[in-house]
Amino acid sequence: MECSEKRLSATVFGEKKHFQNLSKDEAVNLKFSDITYRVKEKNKTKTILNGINGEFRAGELACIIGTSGCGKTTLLNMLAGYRIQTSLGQILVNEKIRDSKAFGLISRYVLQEDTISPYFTILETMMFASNFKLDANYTKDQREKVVFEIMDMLRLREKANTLVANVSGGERKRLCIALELIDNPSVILLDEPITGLDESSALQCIKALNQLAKGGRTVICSLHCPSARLLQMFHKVYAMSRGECIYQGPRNHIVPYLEQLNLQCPLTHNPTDFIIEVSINVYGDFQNEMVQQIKNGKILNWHPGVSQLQQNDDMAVCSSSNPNKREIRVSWWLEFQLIFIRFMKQMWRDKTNFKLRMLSYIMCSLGVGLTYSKISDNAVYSVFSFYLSFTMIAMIFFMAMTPMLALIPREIHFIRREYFNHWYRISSYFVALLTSQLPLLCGMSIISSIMVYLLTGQPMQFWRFCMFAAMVILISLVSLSFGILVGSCFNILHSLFLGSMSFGVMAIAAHQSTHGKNLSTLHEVTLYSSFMRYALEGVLVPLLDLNRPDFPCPPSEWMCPASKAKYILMMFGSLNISYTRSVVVLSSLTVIFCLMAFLIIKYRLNFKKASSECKRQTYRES
Ligand SMILES: Nc1ncnc2c1ncn2[C@@H]1O[C@H](COP(=O)(O)OP(=O)(O)OP(=O)(O)O)[C@@H](O)[C@H]1O
Repeated sequence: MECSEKRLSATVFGEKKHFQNLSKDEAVNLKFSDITYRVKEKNKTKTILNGINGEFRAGELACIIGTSGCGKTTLLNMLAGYRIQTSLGQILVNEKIRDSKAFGLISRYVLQEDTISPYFTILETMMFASNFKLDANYTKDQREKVVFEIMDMLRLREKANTLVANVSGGERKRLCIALELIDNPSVILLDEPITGLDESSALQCIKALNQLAKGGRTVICSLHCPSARLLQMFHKVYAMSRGECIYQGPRNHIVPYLEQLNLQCPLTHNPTDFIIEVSINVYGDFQNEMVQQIKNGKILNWHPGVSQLQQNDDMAVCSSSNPNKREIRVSWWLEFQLIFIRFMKQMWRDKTNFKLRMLSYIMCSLGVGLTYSKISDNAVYSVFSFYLSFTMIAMIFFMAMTPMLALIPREIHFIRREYFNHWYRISSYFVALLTSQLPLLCGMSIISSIMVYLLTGQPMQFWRFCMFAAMVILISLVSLSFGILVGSCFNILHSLFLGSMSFGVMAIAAHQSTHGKNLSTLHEVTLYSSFMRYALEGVLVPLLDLNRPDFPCPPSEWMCPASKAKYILMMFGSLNISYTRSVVVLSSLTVIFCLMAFLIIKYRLNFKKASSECKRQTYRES
């Protein structure tokens, strides 16, 4: 609350101080020592970070430089606590061992890949984020002021009403940064924030980060090779090569540092270009000498004459061991509402997808209805009622499941950044995702039921139709949740393959008609292990059971057993069907699939890889 008042007075009612002052007790110094990260690759262990050390202090704009593949992203991921466990080595926050959860609340990480929903404008995206990131007592005007201030700083105001789908790569990158600045974090980590930007946009972006650092934040970004002009903005350079630290200190000390190794930086060269050239052995292999000279990062701030390890105390930044935590500010219910509205808008704006889904429901229902349009007119065709039920289930299953197989893997990709940066709880997101699918799903299931029921001339009994439509909705729900479950486990390609495959397997299991009534225990177990079986029974009850009127016999037929619905049920070994059982099983499966999907998504979002060495240690200990 105190924090929010400070922000209000600083930004909304006063001059633009939002990014100038960070309260002293929120200054965060980040130190790491002996960080090693190894991965297993084809029975070999690959070392990505090799016992590196270093420090990033509040009030500094620091850049991690190095060639592609030297380990910059891995180091940033580790410092941010993103997808990698700090298994070997230590990370200290204000001289105390980092508590990942508490650190997550005061730090924000701008990832290399800029995954933002393309269906919203820049302003809408910013306002959406501000709902979670600013205190609930902010008015819309106050939110807008904060949002516009950040947009001004990152030169995004002119593009406020442009859809993210239409903005340039650089603007999207700046938007990613802007989103994470809204809640004024103490630590900002950015992975390649200027890749793909032209020199002037990059300069603008780095200027903004420089301002943030001057306001007391710890700003760390990884860069490939900043130009001399950009380099002027940085207070500290941390150079890496092959997973080790080769330099750490002010930008203007790079040249004397290399001179100690008899490496003369040509006058025309940018020092960072030069140190990178040295790291890739253009002038011979100096890797070990450089690592030794900087003690793999234990020398925290190199300057001429320094060869001993020293404390970095030349920065007048007050640090506290307990930076203020920023808890999630918005209630679960409000989070749910905001995400639900975003999903609905997204669905509406993705018009092609929306129209295709509606059209495919209508066309398929029309196709099914017309194919089986004669089954109620003549007992000769009555046997096709069974196939009608099956076709209907197949149609509903695919219509409800397939969009989820494409949506969920894409969504996991989108929400990874938002969830990691503490925008919202995963439970509110998941419930919003689920419920936002219901209006279209239930609406189209009802329309399909009406079309198929009428076109196939089923008995005009309202209660019978309601049972049929209710079962179709239930089958849609279980298929939707099954789609979410499969989508939460695999990528789009694998999900689509497995989703279709599973239908084949379940359909075979659900459909053992040649065995009639005399099913062995094994057959019965296989039959009822498929949720398709319960769906089939649930549809057969309103279509063929509950004293369905007889099918009309053609005058030419003197014996016409197929006019009796019970006869058809008997033929397919389905005399023992129960609507209630189908409802109970399908509802339970819907809940189970949803719960499993929720737990899997949560696990995937929280999953952190440990160093392979640490895994072996843990294994040995256990
Ligand atoms: N899980 C993994 N399995 C195998 N190799 C990995 C794994 N994670 C990272 N690497 C390798 O570790 C090295 C460092 O990766 P990292 O992404 O940190 O590099 P980087 O310096 O950020 O590169 P760039 O500038 O191109 O983004 C790369 O060679 C990468 O292929």
